[in-house]
Amino acid sequence: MSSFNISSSFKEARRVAIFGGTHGNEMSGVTLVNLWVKNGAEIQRKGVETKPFITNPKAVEKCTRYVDTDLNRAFSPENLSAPRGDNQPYEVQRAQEINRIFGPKGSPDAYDVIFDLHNTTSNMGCTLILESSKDQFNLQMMNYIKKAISPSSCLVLLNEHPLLKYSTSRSIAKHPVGLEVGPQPQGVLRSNIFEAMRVILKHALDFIELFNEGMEFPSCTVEVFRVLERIDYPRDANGNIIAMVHPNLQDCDWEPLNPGDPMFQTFDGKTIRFQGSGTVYPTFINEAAYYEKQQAFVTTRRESLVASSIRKV
Ligand SMILES: CC(=O)N[C@@H](CC(=O)O)C(=O)O
Ligand SMILES: [Zn+2]
Repeated sequence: MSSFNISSSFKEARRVAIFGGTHGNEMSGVTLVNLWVKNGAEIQRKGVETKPFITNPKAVEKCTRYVDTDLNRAFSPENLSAPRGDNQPYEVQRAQEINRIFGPKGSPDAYDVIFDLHNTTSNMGCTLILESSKDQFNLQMMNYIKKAISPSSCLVLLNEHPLLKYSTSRSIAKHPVGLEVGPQPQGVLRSNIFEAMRVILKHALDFIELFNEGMEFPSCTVEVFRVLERIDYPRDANGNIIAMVHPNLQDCDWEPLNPGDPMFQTFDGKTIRFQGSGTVYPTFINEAAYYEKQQAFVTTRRESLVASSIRKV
């Protein structure tokens, strides 16, 4: 048996959801989903039921990331199995509701694919976020989208880190896909970011339609950036930030950062350098929402993953 002949089969992807407003101040996803709720012609594909859905309507109304707690961290087994009740934080109640509609997480009844639309204040461009390196269907979708949008580019962030992985809204689907586009300030719409997100979604839905029609996708390799480590801002004993992202690093998401390279700049102008043991690729650099999470940026490593050929059963 040659490893080159390994092939995976999946059932058709009949049920697809597009989530917007998981964070209520990330305006591209909120606006696109609201648009598609009114008129879904653009997201309809043959043989697919695509449901656009605002996941955190209270946060959207207030134009804030969340009301009580981060919805995109709330889909843990503990939260989802907690007894139903009004004493739970709003987002935990909402996670249970969403899990009833689009899940249950881990069950055969769960939606096939969920796209969750996000914006970042970081200069990340178009980024697709995966939660598993083993999901051949998603890897093939990434390869398809990358080819389809060329010469524009879109990168794949893989978060399989045992400690840094979190319980996302999309994680209730069989094939969870995050879409993160930036830079865009919170509460702001930028036409270039909005259109970039829209184009990625178009190709993603095209892929699902082709797959359902029986097209075979041959084995391929996909370049991904695997989450390695969270780097916090330098802080004093009271936890107050004492340095900013260094100008050489600011906006340089996905560019190599080598040991000894400038990383932070203190308020009195001192440079703090990267102390790692090898080259990493930083991303989510200076993301506004991550100050509360003690994260200035995340480091990643570049990897090539082999996706087996896939075809529907
Ligand atoms: C800026 C932002 O909200 N990013 C998302 C990334 C993701 O969807 O995995 C989050 O932290 O939930
Ligand atoms: Zn977000």
